Amino acid sequence: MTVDVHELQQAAATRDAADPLREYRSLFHGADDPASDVVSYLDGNSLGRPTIAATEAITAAVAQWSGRLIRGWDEQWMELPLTIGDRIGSVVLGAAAGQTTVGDSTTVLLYKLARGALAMRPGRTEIVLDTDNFPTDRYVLEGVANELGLDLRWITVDPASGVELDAAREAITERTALVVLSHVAYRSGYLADAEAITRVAHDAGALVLWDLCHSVGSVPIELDSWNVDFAVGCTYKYLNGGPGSPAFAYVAAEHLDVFRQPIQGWMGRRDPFEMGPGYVPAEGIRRVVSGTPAILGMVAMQSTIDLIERAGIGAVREKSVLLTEYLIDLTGELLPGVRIASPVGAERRGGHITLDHPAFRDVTQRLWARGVIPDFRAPQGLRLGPSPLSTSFAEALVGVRAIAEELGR
Ligand SMILES: Cc1ncc(COP(=O)(O)O)c(C=O)c1O
Ligand SMILES: Nc1c(O)cccc1C(=O)C[C@H](N)C(=O)O
Repeated sequence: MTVDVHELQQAAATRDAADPLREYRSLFHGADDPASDVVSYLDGNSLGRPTIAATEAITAAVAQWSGRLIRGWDEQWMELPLTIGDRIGSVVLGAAAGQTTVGDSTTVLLYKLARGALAMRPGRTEIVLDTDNFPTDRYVLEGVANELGLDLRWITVDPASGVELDAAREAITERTALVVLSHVAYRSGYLADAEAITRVAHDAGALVLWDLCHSVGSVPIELDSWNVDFAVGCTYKYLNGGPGSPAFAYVAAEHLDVFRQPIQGWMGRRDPFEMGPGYVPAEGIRRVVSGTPAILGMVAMQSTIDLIERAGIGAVREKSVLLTEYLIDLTGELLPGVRIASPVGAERRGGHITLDHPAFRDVTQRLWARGVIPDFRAPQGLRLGPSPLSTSFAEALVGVRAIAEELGR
């Protein structure tokens, strides 16, 4: 196949020049760094790049630790999970203050919120989830169902698609206690209609718990106006919190009085430093906390939250759509024989796409060796997750051209 490489590069440069967010790229470590061995990073939905401001923030946090020592807890750290939670809530979740906290991993928060939610629907016997939800969601819910003697009602989905409204409507009944789904599917990138599915669940008297790992910081979210009950999500993807940075949990204000989570640690108790007898949950969202929160892990994400606030999540989503559309177009042009295993229409497409080809397991290894970093997802998916604030169109082109070369196209 003859492709005019120069023309492709010119077209990518034109896109970059027209990108209203182009200046954000220079705020990240590694992007356009000649010393970096990475020439195309397309895995922002597994682990975002660090911001340059994160280095300063981490250094400042260590200085605070060193200077303030144990006094840091009274002065700032006790409140930090809630203050950062409120920032995440207002900038990227559409959540009013007092409903979001940061701490634990997504996996642990899924457990805590699912158990708390299920206790609010006694007598109901089913949890609704889907067959292609992220493994941790499936495993946690399998464990919870075992513990409580509940049934799992699986929505079977095509891995190239996701949970459609009609399928949700069919699965959710008067037996459903809780619906646990991903807003953006980790494999296909399918963007679920969270608002409509939440409405269907509520009409049946059920509660919803949304996993926002692949949508937060990439797709606009309006938890309060969608009437979502519970949500969790990662902060190390599009919020650039760093490897293992703590997750967030959202509990709608209307549930906070009755919500009780199962890991009754001292940090979520009313007046923890009284160290009194018996567990009494703290007021408000603090009751989601269990043990001492990972303060240093919360530091880096704050600069990205600031950047998203400055850029506007609407502009972030616009660029994200253009990037995935560009990747889809390049696939058609440069990768004949490769199937797009993701929604092609922007309306149901989140921030990443998956390509499907039997050679991709080996191809991914060769790509990583040459500094082109997508993700491989079994059995034969190559996942491309550009980060709107740090990925350029030129970088995306370098990645797809390398895939073409490794496939011998
Ligand atoms: C949709 C989804 N849910 C949950 C997780 C798991 O989160 P963690 O390993 O941080 O608990 C991930 C990513 O790892 C994910 O993509
Ligand atoms: N959390 C991860 C990790 O600790 C190691 C490697 C990858 C990850 C991921 O985030 C995987 C990602 N959630 C996925 O959708 O596949």
